[in-house]
Amino acid sequence: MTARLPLPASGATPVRVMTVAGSDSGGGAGIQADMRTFALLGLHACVAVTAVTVQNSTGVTGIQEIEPSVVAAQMRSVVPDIGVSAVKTGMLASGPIIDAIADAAVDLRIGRDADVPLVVDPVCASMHGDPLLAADALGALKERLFPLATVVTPNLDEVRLLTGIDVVDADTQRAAAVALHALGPRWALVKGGHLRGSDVSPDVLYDGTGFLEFPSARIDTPHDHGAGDTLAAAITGALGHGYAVPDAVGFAKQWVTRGLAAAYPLGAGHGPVNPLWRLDPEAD
Ligand SMILES: Nc1ncnc2c1ncn2[C@@H]1O[C@H](COP(=O)(O)OP(=O)(O)O)[C@@H](O)[C@H]1O
Ligand SMILES: Cc1ncc(COP(=O)(O)OP(=O)(O)O)c(N)n1
Repeated sequence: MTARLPLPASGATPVRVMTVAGSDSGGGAGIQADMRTFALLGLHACVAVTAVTVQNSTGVTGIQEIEPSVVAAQMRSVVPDIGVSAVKTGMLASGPIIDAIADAAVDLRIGRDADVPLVVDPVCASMHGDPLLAADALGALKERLFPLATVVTPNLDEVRLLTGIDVVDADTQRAAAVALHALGPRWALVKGGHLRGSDVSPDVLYDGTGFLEFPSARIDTPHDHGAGDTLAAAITGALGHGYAVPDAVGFAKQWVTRGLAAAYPLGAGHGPVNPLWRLDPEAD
């Protein structure tokens, strides 16, 4: 499978998708990571901002949440007008914001049993451990958003918070996928990026019947900021093009692996995954 999606003809309206997420002032994660991936895949991306973070390559030092009604209003403005064929959520900051997004998603027919697939990346903290979701919002995430999700994409820290399972190997990764699936999403993807002792980075996808494994060689880089966002955005883009979930995950896995191989240093901390590799005329 190639790491490309079909491009629109010049002047033709591209496939449209939407990200509901926080802004990363450093440009490596959040909305900025989503927009980079969406643009380089040839998609038109709409945005509902949930929070503005004060963030650089060393961590997050401030968060300004957006009023929940304004988050939902961005969705309610864009979807009926522009039309989107897939939606992704990232940093959601608080329970009231999650409630507003879930209400809007139901009204706008976004979700696993509706018209528009929904990718829920349950962002809880930055890679430096700075909280990006209020501790009392986990319940809303599980009870309001997970049952609407086409696919959820937690990392292993998020898996621990959501299920209590400490993933250390293939068996516990599968057990976590089962526990996550029981929370209501159509598919659960347990990402293995944090299994740092392994020479592969295995992701496991589960739909209640069988497991699909997405291994990839582990890239030796400290510059992995925004990897989760980039993966989830690429899944969303592929779903927007009508891919089935397993094919969308396979596509996105290739996309993020190429981005990790091309990652660059930035600032004093961790640099970002780099979707700009797609601009290399030599790239296949
Ligand atoms: N060093 C790495 N080499 C190859 N793939 C990686 C590496 N780190 C993360 N990934 C992949 O990037 C994606 C994001 O993973 P992860 O780091 O677990 O999420 P997050 O960025 O949300 O913490 C997953 O597909 C994971 O397997
Ligand atoms: C605004 C914002 N959203 C999400 C994240 C976390 O992004 P993620 O892709 O999970 O990457 P890392 O934090 O693991 O690099 C963020 N930091 N900021």
